[in-house]
Amino acid sequence: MATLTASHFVSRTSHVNGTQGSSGSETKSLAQIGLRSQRATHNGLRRLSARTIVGRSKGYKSENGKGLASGAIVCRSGMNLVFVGCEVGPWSKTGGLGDVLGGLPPAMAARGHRVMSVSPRYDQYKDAWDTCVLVEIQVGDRIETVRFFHCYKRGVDRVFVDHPWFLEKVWGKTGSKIYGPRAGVDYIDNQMRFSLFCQAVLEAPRILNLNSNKYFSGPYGEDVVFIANDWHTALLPCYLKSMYQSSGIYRNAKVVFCIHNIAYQGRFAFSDFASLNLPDRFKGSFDFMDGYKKPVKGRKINWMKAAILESDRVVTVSPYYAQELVSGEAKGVELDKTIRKATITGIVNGMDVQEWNPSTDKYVGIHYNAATVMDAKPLLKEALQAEVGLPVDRNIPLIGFIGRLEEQKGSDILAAAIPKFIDQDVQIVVLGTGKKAMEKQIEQLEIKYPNKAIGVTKFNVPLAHMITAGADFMLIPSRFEPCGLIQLHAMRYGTVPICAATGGLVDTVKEGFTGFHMGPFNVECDTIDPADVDALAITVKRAIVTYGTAALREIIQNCMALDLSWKGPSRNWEKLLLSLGAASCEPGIEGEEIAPLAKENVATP
Ligand SMILES: Nc1ncnc2c1ncn2[C@@H]1O[C@H](COP(=O)(O)OP(=O)(O)O[C@H]2O[C@H](CO)[C@@H](O)[C@H](O)[C@H]2O)[C@@H](O)[C@H]1O
Ligand SMILES: OC[C@H]1O[C@H](O[C@H]2[C@H](O)[C@@H](O)[C@@H](O[C@H]3[C@H](O)[C@@H](O)[C@@H](O)O[C@@H]3CO)O[C@@H]2CO)[C@H](O)[C@@H](O)[C@@H]1O
Repeated sequence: MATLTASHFVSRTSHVNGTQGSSGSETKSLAQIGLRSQRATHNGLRRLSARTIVGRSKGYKSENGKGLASGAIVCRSGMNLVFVGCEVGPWSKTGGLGDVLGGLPPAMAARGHRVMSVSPRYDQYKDAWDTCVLVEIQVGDRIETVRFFHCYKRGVDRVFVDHPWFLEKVWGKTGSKIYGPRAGVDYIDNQMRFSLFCQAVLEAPRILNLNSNKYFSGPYGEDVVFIANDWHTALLPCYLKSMYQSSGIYRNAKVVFCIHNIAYQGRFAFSDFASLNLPDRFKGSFDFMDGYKKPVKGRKINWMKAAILESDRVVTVSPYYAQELVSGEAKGVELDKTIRKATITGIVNGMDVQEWNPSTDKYVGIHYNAATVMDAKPLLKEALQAEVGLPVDRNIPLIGFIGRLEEQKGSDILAAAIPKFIDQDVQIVVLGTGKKAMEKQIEQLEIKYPNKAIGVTKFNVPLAHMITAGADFMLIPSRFEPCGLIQLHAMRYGTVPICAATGGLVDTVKEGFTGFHMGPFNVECDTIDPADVDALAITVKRAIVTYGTAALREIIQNCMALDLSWKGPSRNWEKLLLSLGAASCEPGIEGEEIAPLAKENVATP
């Protein structure tokens, strides 16, 4: 039987200007990097708007006590990687972005690279300590001071940018308030928040003297590759050029911009460009015209457009989504032409196989593997039914849905399709949070279809695990899905995906082999296409018919045999990063997904 591994899911979509150079860079020791960086930092300060005002010159020692004495620099091959994102699981997460920032960096560290992630500090994380390094940053016409917190987990320096614009807004609850007070509503100062964040990130590798393990010490220096994720980090390549490289700092640094969701681009009034403190020469990269009235009519700035044009490389989270993005206006959400000017590579995501492991899962009562799945599932299903209040019946096929309640995920299509198949012997559990109207629709399910369907509108990680383990099928009726993690989690638990044929769902789920496909859906978000409703109902019926058959048992085995870990994707990421030709870049090592070094400290915030 052919076994797919996550590493198979990579392809490169090349367009104008696309190059695939090899590294060809000379090997430099960390000592060289460290010395050069300190000199550059010193020279650069006067010219920069960001200014270190307090720092520990002797070297900040991480809380695990394993830091080296200041000055000791141990060389190890590999790259200096800085992952940048507004969510980083498990510290902060509203969805898949947090999962990726949580899982990919440790996998790159396991390959021997020196890896940092930088994200905002939304809460008093009990495991992250104050480095006592402060930096002044100009945002608009204000000077703001940020502070860096740090911890070292699974081989990764986790850096958190501390400022009231993050901590005060999201205080005590990271779940849904990262971007706005509620789903669908943004904080009005988001541009200032993310401008501050991007500038702070650019300081971190130069000024934080991190001594987290015996392999690396001192600041990361300037020969780094930044991996910026989604529109919130779009200013990073711009500030890198305007504030640093123009002064000879970070001359060899590169930026990869990763698109997790083209639907969120950061479109704002054109006049806001002035508050970003960027030279006029960047205006063209931001300039954007659309037919929408929000947030203002007509000409706008588009943060994601600028990131695509100003970064060294653009990546997205699956090969098929990369193709969709350049296929036209509808799927490229009006950035298709811009992306065609760059080179975009699709690398499918991996999943956290430690958190999502049916043989150790702390949220489910019975542990199982491929050999015992058929015995465990009925019992886990009963536990799930009892938990959500459905009739307990181990013999009825049960379908799960987990996701943000936005048009993307198609929960509205599901709601419209339920009457077309609910007469079958089937139960449905829906878990999600998001737009109020969609939450209401989901809350109505148990009233409309008593004893058959139930909706839980909470962000509930234990229940997500219980559904993934206890359901027979996982429904993913997405209008578009850049990669999708739900189907990966499901397959690892022997829960068979029933999914729309879009994005990463095409790359990761094979019809009749590891799941059921409903075909592509209409990407128009303000309509429910009756053809999609029918396709959903028909495919659900087709899947239910296989329940209890040898055919389904084989599909379950196929799913559970897949290697969906970050191991394959991290190899693909490494190849891509090396091809940028950044200085001091060397291949990593083939090892376990989480190397022994990385295992020594696992996050439990
Ligand atoms: N109510 C709830 N309770 C508990 N857990 C919940 C939950 N709702 C969602 N989750 C969790 O959030 C994650 C969502 O993963 P998705 O792949 O659906 O990501 P999302 O669409 O947010 O992210 C975007 O980025 C990711 C990463 O690149 C892409 O996979 C994806 O296609 C793209 O849209 C899963 O871990 C899921 O269990
Ligand atoms: O991990 C989950 C997703 O998190 C990010 O998406 C957020 C997005 O970047 C934010 O801008 C905001 O989106 C709102 C949008 O700005 C607003 O105009 C309106 O359309 O409502 C949107 C939803 O509230 O919140 C998003 C999270 O809900 C990340 O960019 C995505 O890739 C992740 O899928």
